[in-house]
Amino acid sequence: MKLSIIGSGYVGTTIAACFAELGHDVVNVDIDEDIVAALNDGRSPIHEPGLDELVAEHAGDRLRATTDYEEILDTDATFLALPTPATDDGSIDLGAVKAASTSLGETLAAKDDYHLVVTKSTVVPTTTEEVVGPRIAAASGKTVGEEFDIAMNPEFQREGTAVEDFLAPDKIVLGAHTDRAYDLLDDIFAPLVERADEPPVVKTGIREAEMIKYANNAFLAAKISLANDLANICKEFGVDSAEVLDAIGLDSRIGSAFLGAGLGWGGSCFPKDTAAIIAAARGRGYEPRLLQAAVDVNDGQPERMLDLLRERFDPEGKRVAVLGLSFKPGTDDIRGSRSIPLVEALLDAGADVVGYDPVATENMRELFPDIDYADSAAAALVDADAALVATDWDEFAALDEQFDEMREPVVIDGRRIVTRRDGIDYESLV
Ligand SMILES: NC(=O)C1=CN([C@@H]2O[C@H](COP(=O)(O)OP(=O)(O)OC[C@H]3O[C@@H](n4cnc5c(N)ncnc54)[C@H](O)[C@@H]3O)[C@@H](O)[C@H]2O)C=CC1
Ligand SMILES: O=C(O)[C@H]1O[C@H](OP(=O)(O)OP(=O)(O)OC[C@H]2O[C@@H](n3ccc(=O)[nH]c3=O)[C@H](O)[C@@H]2O)[C@H](O)[C@@H](O)[C@@H]1O
Repeated sequence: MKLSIIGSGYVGTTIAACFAELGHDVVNVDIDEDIVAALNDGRSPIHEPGLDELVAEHAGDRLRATTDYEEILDTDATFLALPTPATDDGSIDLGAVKAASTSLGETLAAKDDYHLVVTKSTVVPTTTEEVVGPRIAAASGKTVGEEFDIAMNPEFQREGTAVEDFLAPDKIVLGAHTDRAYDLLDDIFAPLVERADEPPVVKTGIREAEMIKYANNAFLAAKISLANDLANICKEFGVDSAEVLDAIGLDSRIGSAFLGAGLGWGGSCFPKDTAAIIAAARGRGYEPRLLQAAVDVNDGQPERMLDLLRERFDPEGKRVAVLGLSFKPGTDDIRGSRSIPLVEALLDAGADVVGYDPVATENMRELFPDIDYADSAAAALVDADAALVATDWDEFAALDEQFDEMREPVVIDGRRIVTRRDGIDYESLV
């Protein structure tokens, strides 16, 4: 089939390359010329394991990119993979979705036959029906459900395993209103369903599909926050939280995934998606207390870590190493990273901060240009008065004699990754 994808960031590039791998003919439309040039050169504009190989293999053949919306006319369906960031009050910013929907509508005005528009972006319930559809209709002069259909297909890929997650999904969710839209979606996803060994395909309404995405992320974020709440209680009683969480994870009704307690969740999606669905619920007059509590617990973890440091000394004038700057291991992405509130609070307290991350240093430097950055964890530890471990990079588990180079061997571990031993003043956050 011929597919167009508007937006070629983390999601748009991954799904474009994967759809090409599945045999579809794909064109990516993006307003960023560098991204378009990279894709047409056979290079992935983002770093994801396995993506460079797929882009290199299919670019110039079943995969191409353009800044020209006109190329959509030659395709059967368009996926919208546009950013949906949070505004200052946490609610969803639909600026890019609105602009692209209007551009798509203006383009589709010239199309003679049927077209399917699929929202891939994470959007609050009713957005596809009340924002995307009407904008395309107004700009194209066409009618939803007649000359074109709208649909919603949420994406569950994680950064760092995006290709693998897309090609071997736990489920595929297809939200639509018409048989024609479901039939086309079936054709698009048939090669994936076959390759992935028949994962469940959930056929549902459009706003249900939109909500499934938020419910999925909210549940995972809340699960981590509940693990953190329980782990904080464990700490008060001198109970080993890892043993408790490992044991409850053996209950098949609970499951062991996403019970990793520590400094909490960050990233480009859990923080913005929990904020967006909370704001949307409030907008309808419902107060989502449990979700708000999940956010509050998450916001409290960095402060608890700093308390453990303050119990030892006032950070003013002390050199503090922050080990791990990315929001999780395996990525250079620092969006929503839990290391950010740590660095901010340390700077506020007058500490001399040195950061280290295997890959995220340059991104962090843009946010905090004035702190020191070390080339290795070992270098960050030299003459430090304390080390705060913020990300669970494997290499931190191997640190040992490097701690002997610290002025004061105070190690506060936000991810339970460092091996405790005599000679280190070690304390785990949970
Ligand atoms: N990053 C992730 O791992 C996941 C993201 N999502 C959701 O997918 C959506 C997209 O997220 P990302 O790919 O991370 O965003 P991104 O910011 O990496 O990429 C968005 C792309 O859209 C382009 N763009 C913006 N306005 C445009 C317009 N008018 N016309 C054409 N292109 C335009 C930008 O240049 C950029 O390349 C969001 O709603 C996000 O919540 C869902 C699951 C996973
Ligand atoms: O909507 C999205 O963008 C994506 O958000 C998350 O994916 P991602 O943000 O890439 O990363 P995760 O692996 O889920 O980790 C998120 C955060 O939770 C933290 N985490 C994760 C697991 C855990 O047990 N404990 C924990 O603190 C990680 O350190 C990280 O800061 C979801 O897992 C994806 O399914 C979803 O598609």
